[in-house]
Amino acid sequence: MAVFKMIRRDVQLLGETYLPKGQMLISPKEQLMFTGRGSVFAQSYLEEIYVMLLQGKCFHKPLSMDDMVVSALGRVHLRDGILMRPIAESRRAAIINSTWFEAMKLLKQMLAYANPHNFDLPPDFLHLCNTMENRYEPKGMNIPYHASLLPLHSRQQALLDAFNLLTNRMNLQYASWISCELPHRTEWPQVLHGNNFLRQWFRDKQWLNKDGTIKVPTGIEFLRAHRVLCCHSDDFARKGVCMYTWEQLHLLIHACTCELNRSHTDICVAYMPLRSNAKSDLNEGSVGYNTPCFASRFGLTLVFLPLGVSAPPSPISRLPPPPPATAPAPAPRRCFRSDRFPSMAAAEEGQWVLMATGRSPTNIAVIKYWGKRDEALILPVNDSISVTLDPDHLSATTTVAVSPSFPSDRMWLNGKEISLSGGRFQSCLREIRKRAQDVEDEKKGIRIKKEDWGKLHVHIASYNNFPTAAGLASSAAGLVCFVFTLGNLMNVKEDHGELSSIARQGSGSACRSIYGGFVKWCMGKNNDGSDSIAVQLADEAHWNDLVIIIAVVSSKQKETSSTSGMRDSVETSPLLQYRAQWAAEAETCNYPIYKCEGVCYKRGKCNACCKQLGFLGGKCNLLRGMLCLCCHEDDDQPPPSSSTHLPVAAIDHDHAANMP
Ligand SMILES: Nc1ncnc2c1ncn2[C@@H]1O[C@H](COP(=O)(O)OP(=O)(O)OP(=O)(O)O)[C@@H](O)[C@H]1O
Ligand SMILES: C[C@@](O)(CCOP(=O)(O)OP(=O)(O)O)CC(=O)O
Repeated sequence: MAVFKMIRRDVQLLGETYLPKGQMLISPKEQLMFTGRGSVFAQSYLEEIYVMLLQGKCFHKPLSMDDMVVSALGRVHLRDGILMRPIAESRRAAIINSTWFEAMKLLKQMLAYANPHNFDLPPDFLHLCNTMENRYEPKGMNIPYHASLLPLHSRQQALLDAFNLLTNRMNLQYASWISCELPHRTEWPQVLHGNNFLRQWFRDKQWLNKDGTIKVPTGIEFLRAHRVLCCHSDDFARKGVCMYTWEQLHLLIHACTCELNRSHTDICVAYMPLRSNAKSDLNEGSVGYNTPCFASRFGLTLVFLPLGVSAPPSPISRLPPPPPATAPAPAPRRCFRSDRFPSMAAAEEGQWVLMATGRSPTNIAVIKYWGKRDEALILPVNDSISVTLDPDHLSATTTVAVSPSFPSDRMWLNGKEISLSGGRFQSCLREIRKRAQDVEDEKKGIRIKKEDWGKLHVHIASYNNFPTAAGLASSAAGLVCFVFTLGNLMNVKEDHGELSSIARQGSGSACRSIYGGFVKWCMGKNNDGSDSIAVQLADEAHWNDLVIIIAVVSSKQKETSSTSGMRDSVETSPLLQYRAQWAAEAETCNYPIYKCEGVCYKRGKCNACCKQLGFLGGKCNLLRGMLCLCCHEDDDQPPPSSSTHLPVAAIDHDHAANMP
């Protein structure tokens, strides 16, 4: 059982994470395997890991691709025995390939190793292999990208099939596939940005030069001291410094924020050996195909690109404006953080991508919303009140990207593509698009007229840092983040009330996550739902010593979703109307969270807990066979529930998880 201790807090900027003293950089059970072009730097990357792992003892043997393949298969021990053992024992492998060409070669080799006598490759994969067998990757050309021997999805599928075959044969339990096919076009944005954070980080380290270039010192001692994991860089090796323009760093930033919480190191510096004039590499994301892997292992991944391969070095005038000397105080009552910046390729006609990233916490209701009077608009049968949780612990982080090159709207949730065709997502998209405004950035060459938004498509990637669909209100965090971030990208000017009513159409409880602190969702009376919005009752500072503990007893997807559970209740429960009525009565006390006069069953008998939160939970729990426990503590009659006196949020969660 994992227990998250949470303090309730409004959204903050994503900050640095720290490696607790003595903590290992990477668990020996989580080795990565690198191949192909990536192996150039993967070698030094692995070396660095081992340097760290072995506490200073260098790993001398250079690893060839074959070494790594073999060791992943667990057949051959490396002389040093370092690499192979953990991989074989843990039966983990991650294939991170740099090109289709390399991916195919690698998979073929691995399959041959795995089962030399029964080399039954999936037909599409075989076709791919045969066609490309005698080709090599000419220098300076994007052959793998243009070698459309099979349509994109078939190539992807072919490799995936081969990979699945391999992992089945090897009985790999935690194999992961990280696709290499221009993920930047098809899977953008899988990694997130946080340029302000990053710039501040460089500034703090005094690595940001006045002219916008970055100067990073090197040396293993230095790297250790700063918990920087340096993969490889010719410049690092030769000159001891890296000089890069700020604009180039924008590319690096894509990788940086979403996994900060899982981070074991401050920063991972990878060097991408770009081919000269491989312009599309840069624009389309050479960064992309390796950074997600790094990002998933390390909180912050920087990929340093050689100067001059991309757009010309930035003149000062094109640098982003310097951040204010002191970070601005977070706007009160908001639950989001968001950045917006155009892609590096923006200047090129039709090649731009504009992105926005937001983060939003979830909320736990103390008076729950249960039952709808309108299923399509998501209008509830009762008011509800919730506490917004700390986004560091339970939140969704969502990046929305728009580009003329996107042929359709697409979305990825926790790395897997999900359909956007559902009515709820469509309602949110429609409502936000309707309110979209002009977006213009002359410097970057992006001009979007509000009427154009209807023709542009978006790619959305979202990650939850807690179990999804497991009763912890992922839909609340996810949908409000979706709406907010999309609104930010499309320059929607609506206030939080209006945004909450759009988020409500994605998932009811989502509307409350737009504010921090204690939030009420007013059920409203209007048929069009215009008055069914969230309002903040008290901000996060209101009750400083409140700590909410959520015990995650299961992170499995619930069998009955809240949506269908409450639908069943509406259709079958004769008690639901009474519950709604009680909730309405409770409202008459105007919900001072710290008072319960007027609605408590045993007025005057309440203890502190009851006075503050217990009553709300008690009231709410009534229909679940539980009375306000505080009120009944001294009563002659025991409460009609055998529940233990758990913190209310825990009771609620428990209930939410077991909701009929
Ligand atoms: N980050 C996200 N971005 C967009 N949609 C999300 C996100 N996270 C979850 N969702 C949507 O919400 C659904 C899960 O909602 P569901 O109501 O079943 O569970 P929950 O919200 O985690 O639990 P509960 O409502 O009981 O507290 C997912 O299937 C997905 O459609
Ligand atoms: C028990 C709850 O958490 C139910 C939340 O249900 P959802 O908001 O997920 O349901 P839909 O509106 O159908 O998406 C109570 C609450 O948060 O108020």
